Order: sequence, then structure tokens, then C-alpha cells
Amino acid sequence: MGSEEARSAALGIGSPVWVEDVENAWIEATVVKRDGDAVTARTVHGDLVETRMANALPRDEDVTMRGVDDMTKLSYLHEPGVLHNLYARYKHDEIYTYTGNILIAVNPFTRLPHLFNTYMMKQYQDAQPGDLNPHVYSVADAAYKAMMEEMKSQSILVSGESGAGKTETTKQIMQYLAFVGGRTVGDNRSVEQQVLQSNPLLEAFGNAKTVRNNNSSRFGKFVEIQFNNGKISGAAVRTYLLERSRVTQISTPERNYHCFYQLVAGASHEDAERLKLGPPDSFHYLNQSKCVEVGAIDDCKEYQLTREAMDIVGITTEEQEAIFRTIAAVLHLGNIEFNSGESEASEVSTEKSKFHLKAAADMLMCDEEMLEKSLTTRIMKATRTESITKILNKSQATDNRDALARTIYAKLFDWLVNKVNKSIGQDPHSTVLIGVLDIYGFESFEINSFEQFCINLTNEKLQQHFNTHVFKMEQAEYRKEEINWDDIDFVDNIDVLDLIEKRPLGIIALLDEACMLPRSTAESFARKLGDTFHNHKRFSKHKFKRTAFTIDHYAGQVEYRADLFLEKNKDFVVPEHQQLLHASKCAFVSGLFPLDEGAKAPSKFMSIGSQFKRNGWISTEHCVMYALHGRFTALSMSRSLTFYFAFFVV
Ligand SMILES: Nc1ncnc2c1ncn2[C@@H]1O[C@H](COP(=O)(O)OP(=O)(O)OP(=O)(O)O)[C@@H](O)[C@H]1O
Repeated sequence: MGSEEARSAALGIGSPVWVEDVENAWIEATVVKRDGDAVTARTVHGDLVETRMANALPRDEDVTMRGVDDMTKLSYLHEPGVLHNLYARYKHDEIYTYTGNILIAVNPFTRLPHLFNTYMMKQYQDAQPGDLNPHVYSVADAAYKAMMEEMKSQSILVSGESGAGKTETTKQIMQYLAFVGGRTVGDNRSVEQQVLQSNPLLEAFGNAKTVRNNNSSRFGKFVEIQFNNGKISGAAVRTYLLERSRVTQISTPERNYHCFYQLVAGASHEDAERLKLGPPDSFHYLNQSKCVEVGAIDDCKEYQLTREAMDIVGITTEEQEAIFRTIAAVLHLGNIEFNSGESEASEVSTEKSKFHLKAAADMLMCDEEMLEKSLTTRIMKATRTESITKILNKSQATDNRDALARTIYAKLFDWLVNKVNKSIGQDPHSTVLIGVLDIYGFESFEINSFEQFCINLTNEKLQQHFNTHVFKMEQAEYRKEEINWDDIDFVDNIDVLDLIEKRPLGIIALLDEACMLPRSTAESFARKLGDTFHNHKRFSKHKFKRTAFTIDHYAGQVEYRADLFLEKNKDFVVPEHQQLLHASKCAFVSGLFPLDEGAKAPSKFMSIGSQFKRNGWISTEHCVMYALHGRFTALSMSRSLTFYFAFFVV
């Protein structure tokens, strides 16, 4: 008898079941009537619910009020079973639960000091796996011990939706690794302290308030902790593609990167005058959103902490001065408006705009006239030897201004990451490392743009990794331990990956092509997608919204708006901007724009989409690499848990 038939036979009057519920997702019920496929069940609230057999899922009455610490102990590993178990544990402050090798954590949104302290670390260090309650320290410990025993590098993957607690978890992992592998007391500042102390700095420039998280990391992070004889000997932070569109475009209730508000709130009176600062709502890049202050964040105090973090990382006073001058320049750039002069040519004409143009040029220590020219004109190659100057219209000049602001900011962020790595120091003699990958989870909002597209691509790649490694490994483990387990046909997502990144006709390839063609628009790009993929079962094009298209991801359908895909995908520095800033009298600014990069022709640009494709591959490769050559320790986090669910019940 097949499992469905067996279930049908077992589902009789009095059977305990879960039925769907609008408020609670699932609710406990008991079958009171069965008529073929139709099931009537009475919920714990006494309501009668009519449903189909497929939607009345069996309920395990033996699960205690406190739940089970490993999901594989559940008789029924389905959505309501998993959610109910996690909820039961969460109510008792048990935020961690295993599912085989994977640790699932539910964000407590409150400090639980009894869980995170040196005493607890010692407990996990001395314990055998499985002796103690599930804990993130246990995952970190397993990685450390496996590294020591096998002398092979390990990788810990922390994934989940925005606000799930990935960054906090990464910090806890590092704290634990510092505890077991830190240098003895008496050393100067240790590597692990340096890594942890670099957090506030990267957070000031790479984190922002979003709808879901007041301190959301807008970049992916891979922290490599290098070991020598079991002691931490070096570290490196690799970051993945900062969300640069945030620099020039935000909407209520989100904010731009913290550093802007910190500077405006925390700069001394003298500095504020020198940098010509005003309140946040006087700057276009900040006042597009009504959200300026965040209750829990004291920007003025954070500014001091950022300066301290810069001192710790070894950023000199001159460099700090240049960094904040550059940040001020970005704000001033955003306030330059263009008027259409005769024949549609743009010009900087109002007094206010002229003031900000001069301020931006002063801050960047570049020529004001050249800056204006680089914003309002573009040099185009006419022949191999000749070029013509094209005068931009108002909207083109505005786009050009925003592109410059984003480029400056992204370069500044990369500089900071480099500086952090230099200051921490790498150990050339280290043979093994533990890598912690903190990567954005699957995102699906009301309006999804290019950022969600890239994030979801990365998650498709991680899912593929799970499918091929963890999922199959788990099933083999269950079989070995003779756990009663029906092999599940997990959804292979290779067709979604093909849709997105196959050459020459995947979405990214078509997007890159659209970026190179001068007359492309969001609509023409979306139309091209519709024409190319009209038969693809993972793709659909919206009939009425001309720039909307939907991808059927492994974790659900997401409707994307192609409106800004082209602009956001372009990642080349406009040669005029390059030349202008390379010539800056400020060594810091000039250093952000080395000459050789200007030589890259726009036609050879490396699109953001392609970088994501590559980076996604690199991140997965890290995991795969360690999975093949070492052991893979997976740690997953989510609030809604749909992400994990996809691994097990599809
Ligand atoms: N273990 C924890 N204990 C207490 N609070 C926590 C814990 N984990 C997360 N939080 C709370 O949740 C907030 C969001 O967590 P965090 O910034 O780590 O999420 P994230 O998954 O990294 O989000 P994003 O992808 O947006 O960066 C934290 O600022 C903190 O207030």
C-alpha cells in the first residue's frame, strides 16, 4: 500500500489532525466525519472545518508541551508538526532545535543571558555532541573539533530571512571560536577581538534600517578564521556586493546607511561647519524617506563608537577626516538639481544647487567646473580616434549624479573592508580555517526589484547545494539509523537556475545584453523576457503590468518589477568620473579611483547580476569545498521557517 493510501485508511473518525487556519496557519483538530476525500474536523476552539484529506495532516499527540529537541524525532515531519514543535520550545525560551545536523534557531528578540556566557561555552566545550540542549555553541564546537581531528577546513552557513538573527549568530559563533581557539591572556589585542571590533565599523557603513530590521546588513559576509595549531592566527572578512542603490534611493520607513545620520548628528560644531552639514531632512538622499530617527538608535553616540572602531582598526585621523568628508560629499551631490536649459540641455542653475556643487567639489578636493561637466555631459567615442561630447538632459544628468554617488560610496566601503583585513592580518602559515557565511535569506516583498532578484539567486544556489549535499546526506543517515522515513522527492531547482543564469539566453545574459544596447528600456527588457520564456514553466509575464514578471522559485513565486533592473545592473565607473576623482588633491579620494580602472571600456563592464552569479557560485563553492574536503556544518535560522521547510517537505 502506498503511503497516501495508508494515510487515507488511517484517517478515521477521532483521528487527531492539523487543519489550516487563517490566523494561526494551522490549528489542532479532530476528525468528526469522513466521506471519501471530504473531511470534517472540529478544532480545539469547537469550530467545524470542512476540508480535503490532503489538507488534514496527521497530528502526533505524544509530543510533549516542551516539544522535542530534534525534529527527526517527530512522527510527522510536515509544516504544522515543525511549526508547532518550534513554537512549543520557543515558549520555554528554547530557541534552538536540531533537524539532524542542521540547527534551527528562532530569534528571541530579547536578551537571554543565561544562554550566552563563558560558563555555557565551557559546558559545550566539554560535552559530547548530543549530550546538551541544541545550541549555536554546539555547532561551532563541532566545526572546531572536526577541524582539529581531521585537520581540514570547515564551513558554517548561517542563513535565514532579514531580521532572523544571522549577524547575531555569526558573532556568537566567533565568540565561541575565540573561547576555544583564542590566544592566551597577556597577548596584545587578539585576532578574534579585532574581528569582533571591526563589526561596528562595517555595520556603520554597510547596515541600515529596513522594514524588518533596524540594523539590517545590506551586504553578504564570509568571515574566515585562520588557525595554527588550534589557535586563531589570522582572519579575513570577505563581503559580497553591498546594496548600493540604497545610497541614492530609499523609501519610508527605511533609512540610508547609518553613517550618514551618524555624521549629521555627531559631528562637532566645527566639523559640521567645515563639511557644510545641515539636518538630515535637508539632504535629498536622506529625506526621500520620512524616517530619520530610529527609537533604539542614538546616532550621535554611534558616531563616537564608529570613530573609536576606526581608531581600533588603525584608520589614521587624516583618513578618518577624509572618509567623513567623502560621506559629506555624497550628501551634497544628492542636492545638486538640474534645470533644463534651452534645447533640453541640463545645467546647474539655482543658487542652492550651485552651493551644493561647490560643497561637493570642495569635499572631494576636485575641480568644481570639471565636476559640473562630468555630471552634465558624456564623452562618446565617434571613431577610434575621435570623440564627441554629448550634452545630457535633466533626467540623464540626475541619473549620472546618482551613479557617481553610488560609485564613491561603494569604493569607500571596499576600502574599509580592505583596511579591516589589513589591520587584522592574515596568517600565511595557517593551513586550516573555519569559514562563517552570513548570507541574506530568500526575500519576497510586495514590490521586488533587482536586489531581491540577486538575493534570491544566491538562495537558489544554496538550495541546490542543500539538495545535492545535506538533503541526500540526511536521507542516507536516516536510512542507516533505520529511522522510519519515506524518501522524499525534493524539488530540483536546476530549472530555475537555468532560467536565470544559463548562457546565452538566461535572464542575466539578456539583462547584460539590454544594458549594452543604447535604446533598451525596462519595458523592452521585460518584453524580451516574455518572448524568450513564454513556455518556461518557472516564468510568467504579467499581462497588464508591462515591466512585471514572476519567477517560480523553490521557496515560492516572486513577482519582480524590471523598472530599475538596467540601471542597477550596470557596474562600471564612468570614465569622466574616474578621471575627475583620480585627479583629486585628496590622496584618499584619488586612491579610491586608481587610473587603470578607468581604462575599462563601458562595453566591458562586469554587471552586478553577473557578479552575483559568480559570487553565488563562490559562496556555494566554499561550502561545497569544505563539504568535500572537510565536513560541512550547517546552521540555519529563520523566523517564519519556510526556508528550512523547503529542505524537508516539498
Ligand atoms: N540571539 C539573540 N538574542 C537576542 N536578540 C537577538 C538574537 N538574535 C537576533 N536578535 C535581535 O534581532 C535583531 C535582528 O538580528 P540580526 O541583525 O542578526 O538579523 P539578520 O538576520 O542578520 O538580518 P539582516 O539580514 O537584515 O541583516 C537584532 O538586532 C537583535 O535585536
